[in-house]
Amino acid sequence: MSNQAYAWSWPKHPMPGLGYQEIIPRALTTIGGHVSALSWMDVNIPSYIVKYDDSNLNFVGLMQLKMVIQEVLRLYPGVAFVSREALQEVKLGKLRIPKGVNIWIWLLALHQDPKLWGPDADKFNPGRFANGISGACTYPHAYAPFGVGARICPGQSLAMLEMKVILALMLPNFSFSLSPNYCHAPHFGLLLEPKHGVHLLIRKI
Ligand code: HEM
Repeated sequence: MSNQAYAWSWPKHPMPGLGYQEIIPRALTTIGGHVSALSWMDVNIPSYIVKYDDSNLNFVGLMQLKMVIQEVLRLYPGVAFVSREALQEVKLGKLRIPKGVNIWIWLLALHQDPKLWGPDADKFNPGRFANGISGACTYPHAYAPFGVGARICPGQSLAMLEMKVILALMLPNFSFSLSPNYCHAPHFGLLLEPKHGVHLLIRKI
C-alpha cells in the first residue's frame, strides 16, 4: 500500500458476535474523529504504541492505549444494557421492585451521567482514566461495559488483550480519519452498532 489515503468501510457484522467486533471499528472511528482530543497524550498516536520488533516494550503506551479503549467502551458500550431479575421484592432507595420484575440497566445513560462523570461526561477524554476507573467517576460500579457482579463478563481480560493487540498492530502502521461519507448514527440492535457502517480514510504511515 502506498502512502496515499484509502477509503475503507467496515460493514455491519453479519451476525451478532462478541462485542469487540463492534468495538474495534468504533475505536478507530472515535480515534479518527478525535485526533486533536488526543493531544492530552502529548505524543502522536502511532508513536506511543508498542512495536513488536522493539526490544523495549512501551508500557506507558500500553497504559494509554488501555485508557483509549476504556473511553471508547464508556461512550459506546458494545453491549448497551445488562439485565437482572428480582428474585425477591427489593427496595432501591425509594423504589420498590416487586419479585419477578426484570430490570434493564441502560449503560449509555449510566456512562454519560454528568453527576457521576463530571460536566464533560459526553466528551471523548481518555485522560479521565489516568487514575483508573475509580479516579474517572464518583462511583466505580457506574462503569460497566462488561457488566457487574457475579455474572460479569468472564471474557473481559481476553477482550481487553485482543483489542490492545489489534489496535497496537494497526495504529503504528496506519493513520485513520473519518471519511466525509461517515454518518454518526449509533443504533441499538442486539449490540450497539454503527447504523450505516464505519467509513474511514486510511493512510499508510
Ligand atoms: C469488548 C468485548 C466484550 C464485551 C463488551 C462484553 C460484554 C459483556 C457483558 C456486558 C456481559 C453481561 C454481564 C452481566 O450481565 O453483568 C457479558 C457476558 C458474557 N460474556 Fe462478554 N463481552 C466481551 C467479550 C467477551 C469474550 C471475548 C468472551 C469469551 C471469550 C465473553 C464471554 C461472555 C460470557 C460467557 C458471558 C455470560 C456470563 C454469565 O452470564 O455468567 N465476552 N459480556
